[in-house]
Amino acid sequence: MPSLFDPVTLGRTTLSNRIAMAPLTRNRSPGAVPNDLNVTYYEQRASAGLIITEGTPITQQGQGYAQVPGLYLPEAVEGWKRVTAAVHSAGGKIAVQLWHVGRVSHTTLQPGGAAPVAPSAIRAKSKTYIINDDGTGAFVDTSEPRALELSEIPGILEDYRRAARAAVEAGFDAVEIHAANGYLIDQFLRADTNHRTDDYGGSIENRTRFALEVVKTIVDEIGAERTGIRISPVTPANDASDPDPQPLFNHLVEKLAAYDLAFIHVIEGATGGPRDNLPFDWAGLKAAYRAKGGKAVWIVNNGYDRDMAIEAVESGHADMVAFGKLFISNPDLVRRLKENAPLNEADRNTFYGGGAEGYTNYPTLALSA
Ligand SMILES: C=C(C(=O)O)c1ccccc1
Repeated sequence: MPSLFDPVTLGRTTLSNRIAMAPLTRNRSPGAVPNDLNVTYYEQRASAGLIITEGTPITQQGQGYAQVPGLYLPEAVEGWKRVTAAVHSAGGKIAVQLWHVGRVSHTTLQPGGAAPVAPSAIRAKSKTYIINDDGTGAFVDTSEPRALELSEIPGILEDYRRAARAAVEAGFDAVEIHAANGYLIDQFLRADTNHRTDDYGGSIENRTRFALEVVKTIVDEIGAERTGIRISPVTPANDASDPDPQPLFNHLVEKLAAYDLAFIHVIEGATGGPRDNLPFDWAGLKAAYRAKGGKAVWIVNNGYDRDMAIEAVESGHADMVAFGKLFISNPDLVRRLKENAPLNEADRNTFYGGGAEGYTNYPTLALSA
């Protein structure tokens, strides 16, 4: 069986190891445009087998947090070109996470101060990050959303298509469709957030329709070999919940098997929290996908340490393991895991917003070590 430190083929790309950098929102791109500090941050972490960028809104409507980089402005595409060029020059591979937050937003972030959109007009018991007039950042309650009209869905699919095309133009090796953590696609998937009575609501078939239409739109535009998806079957993040997630997500991955995707990225348990918050058959989910012919690289995430990650790959539970917080404080995480070297602790006070402090100033191991 392969080791965590072996190469792996993802789509048409060969990754140097099976360690992924998980998407991490850092709120350090004012105006939604990637900047020099972002270039340095990602370049420092290029030894990851695959970097998956922070959530990157496909439109302003899809933005739910202040100062996150988007893929909907020409200057943002130019900024991302500098990021991908730096990561590639350092020998890395990088995918961008295409994100629409749906109801997890605030009117001050929405075009024209409008209400955020969602499958149904059900407010998330959650918070989002805005910048006050005095420049200070603050987590505030999300705004009341409005339900999307059926006629608006083709337009959002077009937004995903355009963003995927822009990602290829910006030099990304792949895109990750953000279908996790209670954001728009996840809101459609779950019965507790999707009360629609049209073809996008009710049955599991209908509630997975939007996710599969996003996948098909992006695969048709840039190819399955450059397309992945992230799901989080039992997370409570952003007030996500469903009475029976196992059949819902087994059905979703069985349908995904037809698309020959590059990767499927699974958050096991509560995002950033307990891995056993709800009962779920993770091996059963992967088996359901493989049984339908699905060949995508299977990436697992959430609370993995070095021993767990080594075991997950060697046992065949996963093909890759994604690390989030550990990549914040250890730009050279791959080397540290390979050498079983000490790990820097992350400073939670600098996770969101700010500048170089807690972003690009974490130390790497001395070369001679
Ligand atoms: C994109 C995020 C996610 O997937 O949960 C996110 C957003 C804000 C803070 C932390 C994480």
